[in-house]
Amino acid sequence: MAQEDREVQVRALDGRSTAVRLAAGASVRDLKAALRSSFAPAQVSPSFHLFLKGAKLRLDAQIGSLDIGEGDFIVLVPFTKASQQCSSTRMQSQNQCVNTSKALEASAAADSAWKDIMDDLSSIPSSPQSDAAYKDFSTSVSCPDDFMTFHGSSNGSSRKRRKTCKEDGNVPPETLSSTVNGTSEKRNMSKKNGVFKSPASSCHCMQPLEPAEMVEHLKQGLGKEGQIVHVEEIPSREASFVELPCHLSEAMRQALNSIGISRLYSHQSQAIESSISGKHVVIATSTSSGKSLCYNIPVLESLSGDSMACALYIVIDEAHSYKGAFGCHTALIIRRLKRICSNVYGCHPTFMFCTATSANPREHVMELANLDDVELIQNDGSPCGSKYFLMWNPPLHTEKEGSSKGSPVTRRSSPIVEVSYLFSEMVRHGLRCIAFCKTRKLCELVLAYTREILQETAKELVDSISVYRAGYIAEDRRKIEADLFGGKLLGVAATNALELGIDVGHIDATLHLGFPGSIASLWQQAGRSGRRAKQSLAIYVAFEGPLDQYFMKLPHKLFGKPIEHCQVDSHNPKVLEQHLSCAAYEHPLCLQYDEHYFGSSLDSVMTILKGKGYLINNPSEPFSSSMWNYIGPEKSPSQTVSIRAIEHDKYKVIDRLSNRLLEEIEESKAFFQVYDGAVYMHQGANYLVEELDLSSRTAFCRKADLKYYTKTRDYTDINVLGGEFAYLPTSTCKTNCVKTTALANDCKVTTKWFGFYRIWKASNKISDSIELNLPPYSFNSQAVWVRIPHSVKLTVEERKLQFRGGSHAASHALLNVVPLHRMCSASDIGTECANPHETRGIPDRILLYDRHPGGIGIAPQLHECCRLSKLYPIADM
Ligand SMILES: Nc1ncnc2c1ncn2[C@@H]1O[C@H](COP(=O)(O)OP(=O)(O)OP(=O)(O)O)[C@@H](O)[C@H]1O
Repeated sequence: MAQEDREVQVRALDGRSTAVRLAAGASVRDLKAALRSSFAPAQVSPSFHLFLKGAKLRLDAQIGSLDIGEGDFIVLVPFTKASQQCSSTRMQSQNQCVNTSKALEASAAADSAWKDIMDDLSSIPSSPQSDAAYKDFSTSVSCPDDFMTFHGSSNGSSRKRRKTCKEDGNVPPETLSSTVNGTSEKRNMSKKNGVFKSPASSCHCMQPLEPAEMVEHLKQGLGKEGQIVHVEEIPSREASFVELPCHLSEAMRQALNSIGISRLYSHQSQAIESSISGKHVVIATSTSSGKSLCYNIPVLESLSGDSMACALYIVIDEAHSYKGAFGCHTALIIRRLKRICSNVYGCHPTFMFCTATSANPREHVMELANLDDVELIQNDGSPCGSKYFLMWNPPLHTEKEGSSKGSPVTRRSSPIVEVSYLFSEMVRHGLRCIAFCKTRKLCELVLAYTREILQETAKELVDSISVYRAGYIAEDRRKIEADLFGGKLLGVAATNALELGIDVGHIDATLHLGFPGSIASLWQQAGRSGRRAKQSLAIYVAFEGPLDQYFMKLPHKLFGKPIEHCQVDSHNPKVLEQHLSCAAYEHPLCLQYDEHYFGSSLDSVMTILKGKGYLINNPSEPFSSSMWNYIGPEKSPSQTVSIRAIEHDKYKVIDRLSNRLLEEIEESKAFFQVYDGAVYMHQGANYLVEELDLSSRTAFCRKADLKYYTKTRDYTDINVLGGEFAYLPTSTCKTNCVKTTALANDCKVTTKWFGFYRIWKASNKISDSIELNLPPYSFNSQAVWVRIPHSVKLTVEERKLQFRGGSHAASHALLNVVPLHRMCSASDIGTECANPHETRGIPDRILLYDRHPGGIGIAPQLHECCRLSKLYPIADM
């Protein structure tokens, strides 16, 4: 090469790369021209930016002046249109930021939010294979073929696999072989980052074990680093039987006998007797305790005794799931039903509810169905096998290179890896298992890692596990359910999509990756194992976050009496408005008769609806006895009420090679998962998103072995609606609000994506940062917040501490404790991560909002929580 020439490596997002040789004095503009004439990705997309180590290259920069080290490469990122939005990079480079110090401060908050994410993600290790292949970043990037391998791509090269263990299934002690740049390397897994298990601690035998044997096995093997911080042995329970009640018809007795039921569990008998006598009942007993018979027998008995009888099933199963906005809608639908039954048909239905345990099952269902009294049945008479409930805290490790200053840092091993090892143990030892994960992505990661582990230890079981989660098309889900039920699958990594209802046959063990959001939900999930009186096992694996660590320190908080309240608000005026239109359509409204169903605000809401042209009455009649008829524009007003706040707009994910639909992602979540260049996971496999077509809402992707994952960079602004009220100074609020400084109101949530990081799996280090041009996404929701007194801000600033970063951290702390008080998952709520470049002022506040479009009522519940807790309550919860 001539001395003044320089060769640069350029890589496209799809992994193709090229080397371009230019004079050192040539500019980036010249490089772009050269690429357009010779490099296929640049020819296909002639509009592109070039990035080096995350920074966009200026067109007039000289090639010779670029800081390109050994193994560094330039990344080519196509763009399709000029964006109105500025990326943060562009904004900074063009000095558009009005207030630099403010921006820096807020950037620090964003950075701290990013650190939170990284802390979560830092527990995500490379797979053993990729870690080996990427022991050294600079080595790895110099090997383009190792960056990724496309499945089915024209070069057809296959994935590089490290040599697997010996045929007898035993891994040679201490070492595993791996292939780096074509050379074989030996490494000691136990020394790597502290996240991998030593081969010695992960067993390789496949002897079937009972749950109790598995506990001992774990204590001596996988869990011998002190992970098992608590074992709760929940004793078996003998069945409490009663004879079939003599008042049951002969036909019913014979029918029961024919399905092998000669006696009833005590709670069944009590529920049936109360229901037949006309009492409303709520049955709060364990999973698989025979609740179906409690409601089927009274209905069938009535039908068999009277040939003219007619039964309407509205039996309310899983009653604890009727909460938030969904609960509010359901409460009003039940009121509409009761009103029609009474006012039109002259009948009064008897209600039966089945529910998971909560602190207030009786009060909850009374509010849900507007009942004055309900009998609570909670003495469980069904038999139950013993259950071992293990609390598993990943071990602490010291990392030498952990902090920026080079001093060692101590952190826990990855809970995702711990769960993956546990999952493989269960499957290998014949325990059918569900590994519950909080998010779809976690499911995919757990599946990928568990398959890697099984690949080493029991290759024949690699395909015996799968993922089950929302987003998959119905056909795929039915197949997984059938395969699990039929025994073809031994385990699934699942979201709470598998928590309720679906019968997947006998399960021996459940794993719980992090607290699922409520104790009721944890027990519901754990109840999926050990049905039919068999012994079972549940293992709760903790993340490093405060809530999980709280339970690891105080396990008795999980095993004591339920602490969570299930709440439903049947008085929300906006929801009432929608349902009063429906009620008037079903049968004219009358204040005199209907206030009992719809509450004291009935008259005012009817008047509002009249003003909007939905209702009409005769003004000359007395208000209380006047009949109000529906005259609104909709043919059937109930069709316009969305009771589940379910999103209908979805993005399709298509595998380009097979043209198969992989998933449909709700619009609000889509841009976190699919965008040009994103790494998307499906059934444990990586796909590269090659194109996101916004007009058809379709992401086209291609399977590839990737050594990195991607993470969006985004801001979420919360604009509280309600004008002046929303921004009242704290002093004014004190006079207006009862016993609390907290406020709650509707809000508009806007997320802007301005880029994404590519992060090496092996090291969790950022490879590069790439701009994104995606439209912002907005939805209306509900928020609750407390203003931070100015005096607090002054004090923080006087002490030269970061105010924005601190308030953001406080919001995250609050986010973590909310699920302890109200039944929701931490992922149901979010906190603002304000855009420092936003032109409107950002109020000093700690704010939480409902992350589901439309809101599911959590924010108003938290506001209520604050009222109960008096002053500054939300921070004290
Ligand atoms: N009295 C009884 N004697 C023997 N077996 C019974 C009795 N009652 C119910 N069973 C059996 O117990 C099993 C569980 O019953 P069922 O599915 O009704 O429970 P469940 O409480 O509704 O479950 P889930 O919590 O999943 O909703 C069934 O196989 C049923 O046949």
